Order: sequence, then structure tokens, then C-alpha cells
Amino acid sequence: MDSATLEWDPAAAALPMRGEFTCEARVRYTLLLTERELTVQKVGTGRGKPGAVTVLELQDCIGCCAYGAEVGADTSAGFAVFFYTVRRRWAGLSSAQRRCRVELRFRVTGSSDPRTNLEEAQRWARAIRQGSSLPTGSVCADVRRPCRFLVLINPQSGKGQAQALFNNHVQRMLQEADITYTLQITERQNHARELVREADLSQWDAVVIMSGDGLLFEVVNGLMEREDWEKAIQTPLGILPGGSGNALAASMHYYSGAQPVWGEELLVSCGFMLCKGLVSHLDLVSVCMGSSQRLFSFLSLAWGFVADVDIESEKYRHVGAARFTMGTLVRLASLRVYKGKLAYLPAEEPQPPQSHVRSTSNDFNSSSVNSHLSRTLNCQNNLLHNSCNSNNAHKPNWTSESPGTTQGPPDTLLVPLDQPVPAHWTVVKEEDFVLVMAVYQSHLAEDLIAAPASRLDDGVMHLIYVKAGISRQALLCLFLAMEKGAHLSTNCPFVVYVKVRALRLEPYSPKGTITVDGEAVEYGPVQAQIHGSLARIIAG
Ligand SMILES: Nc1ncnc2c1ncn2[C@@H]1O[C@H](COP(=O)(O)OP(=O)(O)OP(=O)(O)O)[C@@H](O)[C@H]1O
Repeated sequence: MDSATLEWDPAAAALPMRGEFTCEARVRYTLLLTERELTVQKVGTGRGKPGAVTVLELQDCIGCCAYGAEVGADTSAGFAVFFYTVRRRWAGLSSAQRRCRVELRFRVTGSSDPRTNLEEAQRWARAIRQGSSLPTGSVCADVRRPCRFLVLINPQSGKGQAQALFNNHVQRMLQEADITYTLQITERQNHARELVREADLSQWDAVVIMSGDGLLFEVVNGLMEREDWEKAIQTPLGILPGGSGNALAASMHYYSGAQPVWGEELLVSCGFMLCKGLVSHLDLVSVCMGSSQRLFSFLSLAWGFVADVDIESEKYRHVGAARFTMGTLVRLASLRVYKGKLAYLPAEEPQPPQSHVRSTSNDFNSSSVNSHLSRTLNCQNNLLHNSCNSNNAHKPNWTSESPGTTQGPPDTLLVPLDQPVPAHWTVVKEEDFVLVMAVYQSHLAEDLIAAPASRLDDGVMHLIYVKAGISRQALLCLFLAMEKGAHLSTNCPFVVYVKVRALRLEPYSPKGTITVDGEAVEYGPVQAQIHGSLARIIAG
């Protein structure tokens, strides 16, 4: 199958193209191919209404292939077109939209010469493919074709069904889009990280992660630990939701402007984006810890309520995404105050004076508190007082023994952790918090829109903190509003939202939990800086 990337020139493709073909059921159709659409009109006398017209948008097409006849005497050829069109689905009184697969096959029988028929089928297939790959939106490139992906699957992610989900939904889509891939099932924690650290990346056009956000976190850090990190981190990444939080996958779906979907429908949406192969820039954040360990993060840095829920809810993993709901309710019932110092560099602030420039070498995926469960919680409208420091010390996945990296771009906005923050930073006067989180993508979970204004490469961290004193009920309302991304307009006096380029957090308690991209990391003072557009991701 000829699938080389060609400059799309409608004139060269002689558009519009018209033709008459039969489908597998011998019904005759006329096809009209324009720059953006394929119009299919029934002309035969088979069952169904003659003359019915279907218009399919080429932007919904992921592939088209031509094929010759399989049996000797048959001189016909054919081509198959694969669309994933957006359809409305009614659920009760409300409707939702999702992508549904449409496969069309047409036979070319115009000539008695099989080669002529095959050439005609190839001409149509080529023109449909070219029309389908017209870049849209703010993409920086598209994955060259034909292409080969490395697909990493974490069999333990989510409810442990990532591999089955891949086989049932994604495998066929990749075939239809003419994408070949090498499948690697991860065997343990850090396997993916080690693999991409050592791999010959030139073999693949993209590294795709079918898991939760934790496996992508490993891959990003594995790439940044390489000597050739600058080139390696330019490898297009892909994400397919197979975990329980799936925050980046949900963010990318949200950025595409589509209506929210969950579970397998989100997987099909992300599979579709992967097949379209449009590459966008992705911001990364370098996170520096007291031990001089430095990690790279694409999603979130969290402390307090959010971090505790993320880690404590691990034990409810078998229930999938609902694990965050359960964790949130449990933590709400024993709400704590977390004491510490928070400082940040606001995004609108001018660049720091040069004297501060030096290189340091050094989720809550909490989620849906659904209203049914919320009613079952006996929420008291009592104000919390400075109850206690966090005493929930969880074993971090990423400890100071983990390699981390001293490589990567210098953190020009940060000074060493043992020095005071630069004078032009804002130091938060409160020192009692319920939660502190910096997020750099819109979602913290499939159904939790923490930073609705965020974009893949907006060059800022969205810092949200909740001051102590908020009632359980108000906090619950905040999470419920977050399901629609409405929490920042509730005017809750305990909630602060600010866009920042860098921040520092110094917890006072000796034990506790800090998460980066949903993974527990070394607990203690931590600071972070955004590095705009450092990585690349296949997005819609
Ligand atoms: N074969 C494996 N066995 C056990 N753990 C693994 C394996 N492969 C990867 N891991 C680890 O599993 C952890 C969780 O993975 P991941 O975050 O991708 O899924 P999840 O927790 O279900 O999803 P989410 O982060 O969206 O909630 C990661 O830290 C990863 O290192």
C-alpha cells in the first residue's frame, strides 16, 4: 500500500473526483471526493432508499487502502475507507457525542484488466488519504507515514485491563491507519523508564503509552535521563487511557473541543488522535527536591488533600476511576490542615534579574465525588481548625535513590533550596493549607477539570491552593464543581488560583506526601519551574 506523505494539492489530485462503484453487497454508489468531504450516493436498486446521500468529513477518516482481487478469475479491485465519525447518543434526556467506526468498501470493476482496476482503486485511496491528513489547528508537525510506534502497556494499570482494551479497540485502528508497532508489556515499576533510557529511538516515530499517567511520567524521565535528552524528548509521545486517572488523555480530548467522554469512548477518541498523528508541543516542569534529585513532570505537583487521596486510594484500585471518589470521601471525613510555606513567581511577572539566574542541578487524580455518594456522607458544616500536621507518610515511588536527572534545560528561575526565594517572588502569607496543587494540563482525572484554561503548551503552571478554614461541605462543593471546571468561579474565599512560572513549597511537618504526576516522590522542600514546549505529543 502506497502511503507516503505527499504535499496535498487538490489541483494535482484533480479534485473533485467522481466515480461509480459497487459495494460488497453489489449495490451501486457514486462517490464525490472534494477537498474536505467524501459524498456517497446510492444509485442502485438494492434494498434501502435509492438516492440516499451520506456526507463524510475527511477529517474523521484515519485510513484508506486499496487491494486487488483475491481470486483468479476476478478482475476487480477495491478500496476500503475507515472513518470514526462523531455521533450523538441519547442517554435519558441528555445526549452525548462519541466517535463511532464506519467502514466503507467499494469495488472497482470498470476494466477487464485487473491492473487498471487496481490503479484506479489506488488513485482513490491515495486521494482520500491525502485529504484526510490535512493539518488542522495549532499543530507543529505530523508524524511521517508510513510510521512505526513503540507501544508500552502497563498490564497493572487501572483495573488491570489495559492490554485487553488495547487489543479490542486500538489494534484495529492502528492497522486501518497503516501504523505498525512494537508492543512492549511493562513487567515492573521503572521498566519503561529504563527501556526508553537505553533504546535506539530512531527505530520509532513515536512512543505510545497505554496506561495511566504514571507510565508516561516514567517515559518522560527516562528520556530526560539520556545524554541526548534534547533530541530524545522531541520524540513524539502518545497517550492511550488505560489507567484509573487518565488525566492527560482526558485533557487532550478536552482541548480537541469535543464533548466529554469516559472509559472506552475516551480510549477511541485518543486512538483516533493517535492515528491522525498531529504533533503538538507539550510543556514540562522540572521539579527539584531537597536531596538535589530533579524530575520532569507533565501534569501536576500536589501536596495535602489531593496528594493524600491519590496515594491512599491505591487500595481501591480494583474499582477503577471510582477509586478517587472513595478516597475523596474517606479523606473528607478526616480532613486535615497541612502547614508549610508557599512562594511563587507569577506568570505575568517580568523576567528575574540576572543575579538570580543559575542552574540548579541539583492528582489528585482525586476525582469525582459524585452527588449520590456525597449525599451519603454525613458532612458537617463545621470549620476546620489547625488540626494537625500531615502524618500520613507513604513510601514514595520516586525516592532520592531513584536516579532522577541532572540533565535538561537549566532552571533559570530558581535559586538553591537553602537560599530564600528571589525578592520579586510572591510569598503566600498563610501557612495553613488544605491543599496545594500546581497543574499544567486541564484535567486531574477523566472527570475532574482542575484548570479549564490550561493548554498543552501555554507555558504556565496553574497554581490552585485551598486555605485552611474551609468547611467539609464547601470543599465537597468545590470538587463537585470541578467536575465541570466551574470551581474557580464559585467565589469561595478559601480558594486561590494564580498562573505561575515557578514555585517553592516547604512543608513544616516531617512526614507527609507529595505527588508528581500522581506518583509519590521524596517528601520535603520542593521547587519547580515550567519549561514551555519542551516535549512533543500526538494530540488532536
Ligand atoms: N508490570 C507492572 N507491574 C507493576 N507496576 C507497574 C508495571 N508496569 C508499570 N508499573 C507501575 O505502575 C504504576 C502505576 O501506573 P499508571 O499510573 O500508569 O496506572 P494507574 O495508576 O492505574 O493510572 P493513573 O495514574 O491514571 O491513576 C507506575 O508507577 C508504573 O511504574
